[in-house]
Amino acid sequence: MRALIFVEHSNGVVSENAFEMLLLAKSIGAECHGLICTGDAGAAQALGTQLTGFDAVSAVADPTVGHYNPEAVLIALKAAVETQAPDVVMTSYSTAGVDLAAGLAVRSERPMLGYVTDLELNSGGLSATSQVYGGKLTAKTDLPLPAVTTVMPGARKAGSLSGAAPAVTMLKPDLSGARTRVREIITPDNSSGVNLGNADMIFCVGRALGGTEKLPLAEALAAALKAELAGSRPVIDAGWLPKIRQVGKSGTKVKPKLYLMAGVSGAPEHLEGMESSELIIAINSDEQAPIFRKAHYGTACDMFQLIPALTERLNSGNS
Ligand SMILES: Cc1cc2nc3c(=O)[nH]c(=O)nc-3n(C[C@H](O)[C@H](O)[C@H](O)COP(=O)(O)OP(=O)(O)OC[C@H]3O[C@@H](n4cnc5c(N)ncnc54)[C@H](O)[C@@H]3O)c2cc1C
Repeated sequence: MRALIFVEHSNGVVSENAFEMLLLAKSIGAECHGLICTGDAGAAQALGTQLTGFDAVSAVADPTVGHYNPEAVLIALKAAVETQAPDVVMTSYSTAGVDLAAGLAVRSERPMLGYVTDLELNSGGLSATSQVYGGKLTAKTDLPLPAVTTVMPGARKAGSLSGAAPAVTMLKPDLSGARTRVREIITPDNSSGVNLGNADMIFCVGRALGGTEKLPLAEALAAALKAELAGSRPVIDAGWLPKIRQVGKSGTKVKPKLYLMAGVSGAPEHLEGMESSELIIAINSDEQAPIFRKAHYGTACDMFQLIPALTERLNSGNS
């Protein structure tokens, strides 16, 4: 059994998801190959040294894939699949991973399964556990090999693996077929000084906030806690809070000591941004809400009753 893991990275650091997928692949006894796509050979070597625990690592180092370019990276991934013939290709359930897995599945005529949280060997190939309906249901699927999977962040806790990282083998696929080029990366304006990524305490509100009329309640609790105020995507899409305050897959990934959340259901795309928080406390009126499976503590109650009461208690100094 051989697994090819697409290794995502940012600012020179390999994403934790790569190691989570590694542990998942190792749990089915797979020989694990990693693929890095980056702009130059030096960056590829530096990333390769972080891949402790992988059995082999290859890299495509070319300016065309220096910034994530789905068309070009898909060509690179397909080339790696053709050379290495993995039984299972694993990408993270991330913006890039979903793009690539779907494209690869079509081009290589392999079945693809998304939202995977666990894999086991069975007689015909793999038995995969995956999330359905935003995590409300779980499915078991027989997955014939060879196959492509996208793996949920957090499917395995990324532990430290011992041993030396393998040497990086350079691949040189013909990327000239990629028609698109990344011309410029535009980073969001952060003149407000908000930095959720570094915050120790975050109070996050979800769609249940209902509008800006109730925002002062949330701001008062955030101030009383000395926490940064954040929102789930619907809160940002509705314009109740600025984009810089969005947590999740398409927002900021955070790791505070305390992540207090109110009126957030716990969709996978939100969890992806906050599940590494040290302490997660959820307020949600629906006791079946998926967030209660992830939160360390939770209360099933109306946030509009609890938020003012908590603020008052904190401000009274009797917290
Ligand atoms: C490609 C992609 C990227 C995405 N990126 C992100 C992302 O970065 N961040 C993100 O958050 N989402 C993201 N999403 C959206 C995500 O799938 C969910 O739709 C979103 O997280 C839901 O937000 P929510 O939990 O605030 O709203 P809902 O799912 O509508 O949940 C509202 C919750 O509030 C509870 N509630 C209602 N009234 C009360 C009350 N009075 N008191 C307490 N609780 C109450 C309800 O029980 C419910 O659980 C993305 C989706 C896609 C497809």
